[in-house]
Amino acid sequence: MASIDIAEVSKTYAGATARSVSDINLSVRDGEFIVLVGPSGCGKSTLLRMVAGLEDISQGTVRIGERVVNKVEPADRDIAMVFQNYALYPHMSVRENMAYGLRNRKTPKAEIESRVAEAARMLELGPYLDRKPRALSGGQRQRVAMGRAVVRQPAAFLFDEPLSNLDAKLRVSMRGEIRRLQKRLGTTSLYVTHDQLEAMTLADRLVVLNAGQIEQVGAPLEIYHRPASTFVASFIGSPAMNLLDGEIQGSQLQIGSVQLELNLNTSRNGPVTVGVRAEDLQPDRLGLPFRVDFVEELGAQRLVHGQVDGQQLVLALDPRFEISTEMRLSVPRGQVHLFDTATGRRIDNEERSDVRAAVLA
Ligand SMILES: Nc1ncnc2c1ncn2[C@@H]1O[C@H](COP(=O)(O)OP(=O)(O)OP(=O)(O)O)[C@@H](O)[C@H]1O
Repeated sequence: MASIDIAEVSKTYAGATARSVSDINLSVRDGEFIVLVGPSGCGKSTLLRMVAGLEDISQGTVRIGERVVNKVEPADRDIAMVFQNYALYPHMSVRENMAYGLRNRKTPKAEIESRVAEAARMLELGPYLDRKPRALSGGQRQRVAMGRAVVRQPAAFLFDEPLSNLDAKLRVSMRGEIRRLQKRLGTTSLYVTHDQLEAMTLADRLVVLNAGQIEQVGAPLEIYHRPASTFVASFIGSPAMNLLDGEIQGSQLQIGSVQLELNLNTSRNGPVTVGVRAEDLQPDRLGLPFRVDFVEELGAQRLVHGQVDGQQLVLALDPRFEISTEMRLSVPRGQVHLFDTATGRRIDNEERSDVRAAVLA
């Protein structure tokens, strides 16, 4: 096992004018599970591939353990990669696929056999060891790809969207298997996905990337509860955080024609972006007037779409709750997020004492 240290790392592809990844600093602790998450094109695969040695590092340093690996061949980095397309050899059996990397490294035969048997047991692949990959389901193939990484006993696992070819149900169960396996083995892991739910459920810490740069690093719930920017607020959490245009005037917050007393304790005046999670809003007869447009029934939850003074808002309610076309909503203490409208950055709400909304006018 080992830590991974990424210092001041940037990537400019040959012929490109802009950087795909810019000044990344990230330390993955020994045994930690880090998930890189962000929209398509934000640079997550590029960063992972630089750690793996599949892309040159344009600037900066990558260390695996104590060793700088910038110039070290992928095969000599003591890492194992799991890809979305499994990358299995079609003409080899499951057993041979799993043993291949060890055989190449001249590992003694008895050692190979015991490691393959152990991985097959952990991943419940015992009955399939003599089959070819084409005779396996997608989920089984992905487990073989995992098994191949596990038998190597590497310093770190690198995962590049390993579950994106699987159907939704299988993704959920494989996600659990990956987490269980990683906990059991304690192997340092760097995992790339664009799926925020997968990221939330797998990560010890999440790294949210946007346009080649880190927007925020933190434990999933830390990021959920205190998003550092409107970008993070709208990317992490389902449904995405409601973002409304507002204006601070003294201790009050104006949203359209609605004025709220928030006991704001800030010297800031002027436009702000107001963030509220759908699940934090509560019906309250003294709250914001809310006009319902339509309702989505999700079984465990009911998503109510509507408008507050012409601005769209989603409310998540218990399905037993009665809905009328005109409602009023409030937000409990501490759950109004404020962001700078120009930069999208969070305005620290430590400075506010009480945020229970009450409509004044
Ligand atoms: N070989 C390449 N040559 C030039 N530009 C590239 C190359 N590979 C990726 N890029 C560019 O670098 C940026 C980051 O790409 P990258 O594949 O790392 O993003 P990503 O976040 O993994 O996206 P996705 O989820 O779609 O795979 C993109 O703008 C992409 O077009």
